[in-house]
Order: sequence, then C-alpha cells, then structure tokens
Amino acid sequence: MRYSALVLAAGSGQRMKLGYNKVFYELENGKTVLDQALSVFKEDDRCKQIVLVCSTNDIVRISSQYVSGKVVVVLGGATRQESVYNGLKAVHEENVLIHDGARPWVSKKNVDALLEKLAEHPACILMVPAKDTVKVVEKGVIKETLQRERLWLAQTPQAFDTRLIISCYKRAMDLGIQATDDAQVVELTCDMPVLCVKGSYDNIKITTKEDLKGRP
Ligand SMILES: Nc1ccn([C@@H]2O[C@H](COP(=O)(O)OP(=O)(O)OP(=O)(O)O)[C@@H](O)[C@H]2O)c(=O)n1
Ligand SMILES: C[C@](O)(CO)[C@H](O)COP(=O)(O)O
Repeated sequence: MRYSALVLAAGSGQRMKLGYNKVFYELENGKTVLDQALSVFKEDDRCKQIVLVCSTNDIVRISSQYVSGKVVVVLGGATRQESVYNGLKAVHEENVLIHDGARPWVSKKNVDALLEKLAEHPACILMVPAKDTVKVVEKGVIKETLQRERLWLAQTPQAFDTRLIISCYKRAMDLGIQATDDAQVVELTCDMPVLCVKGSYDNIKITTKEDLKGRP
C-alpha cells in the first residue's frame, strides 16, 4: 500500500528546556531526532511523499536540509492540531500516516503493522498497553483508579484514509473541537471506529530530558 507520511516538527519543545526545538537534538548515533524520525519513511518505497511540517522559525533550516523529490515542507500552526490540518492540505496519496517528528524510534515493523490494518480499515493507530496503574486525581486527591486492562497509550504514526481524516479535521476546526491526537479528532467528529495496532514501548515521544537517557 502506497502512502504519504505527514511528519510534525513545528513545535517549540518547551518541556525539553533545551532552548531550541527538540527535533534538532543530536542523538548518540549522530542523527538529530528529526533525521531519525524521518529515516523509516525515507527508506520505504511505499512512502511516495513526506509532508514535513515546520514553524516559521525553522523553515529555512528545514527546507535547505530536507526538501527533495519526496519531501515537501509546509508551515505548521500554533497547535499540533493546526499543524496537522495544514499538512493534510498538501498530502496527495490516498492514505496518510501522521507521525510526531519527536518520535525518532518508529520502526519498519511498526509501519508494516499499521499498513496491514489500514488495508482493512480506514483508521488505525499504534498503541501500547499501560504498564502502570492510572488514577484520576483532583486537587491532589485520588478520585478513581482506572481499570488497567482497558488502558492503552496512543503513539504515532496514526494512519488514515486521507479523505476521511481531512473531513474529520475540517469538521473539528469548524466546530472548535480541540484534540490531542488525530484519533480523537475522528472520535469526536464522526462514527468511524479507530482501531488499535500494538506498537513498541521504545517508540517514545521525546518530551522531557529524561526521555533521552540510555538511547542509541
Ligand atoms: N504547534 C505544533 C506543536 C507540536 N508539533 C509537533 O507535534 C509533535 C508532538 O508535540 P510535542 O511533543 O508537544 O512537541 P512540542 O509542542 O514541541 O513540545 P512542548 O509541548 O514541550 O513545547 C512534535 O513533533 C512537535 O514538533 C507541531 O508540529 N506543531
Ligand atoms: C499524538 C500523541 O503523540 C499521542 O500520544 C500525543 O497526544 C502528542 O501530545 P503532545 O502534547 O502534542 O506532545
């Protein structure tokens, strides 16, 4: 199955406290977080297009480093949701994998599993089962312990039929609906179920400095 990859790099990495966009952090293997995140898509012949979403601060650097026959650069927005919406307008394949540029360790195995499920159903995302007990807390007081067997943690890529996800995003933007991942945009705007595809625990999102320890 051919697809477009929509890779998000238009954030500012505030929680990393690096003083610059965390996607430019250099990993121990000498690649930046963004280089590593892009690599699986660059090496995949099924990936016919990479839409790389960046901020105005980074567009000169990213355009000079990444624009090619396969890679187009698009300006993002103030939120991840806005950045995805802007990026979707440039997607030309019938299927799209939406991926955080801050998740460098996505593997071909992860992409293969997503594409296999996407061939059967137009919306599916990588997830891993929760390992810790999760509780609802209000003002420092535990209100509820959630049933761990039902809890999964969303990752990216999140894979969709392009027309479906564009229509869901348009509806969400029109209605002022705010979501923290692409699956939630679908959940809140249409009846289409989103399927869970088991991912890998090492497909983490680089969010705070602790996430960098012990990584290649
Ligand atoms: N306006 C935004 C915000 C985030 N992202 C991207 O979405 C992914 C997940 O977002 P997050 O981890 O929150 O990144 P930042 O927003 O950069 O981090 P922070 O919230 O700590 O500033 C990242 O690859 C980030 O670059 C984006 O493209 N556009
Ligand atoms: C999309 C995501 O990575 C799924 O877990 C997550 O919601 C992104 O959150 P962020 O605060 O934008 O990093």
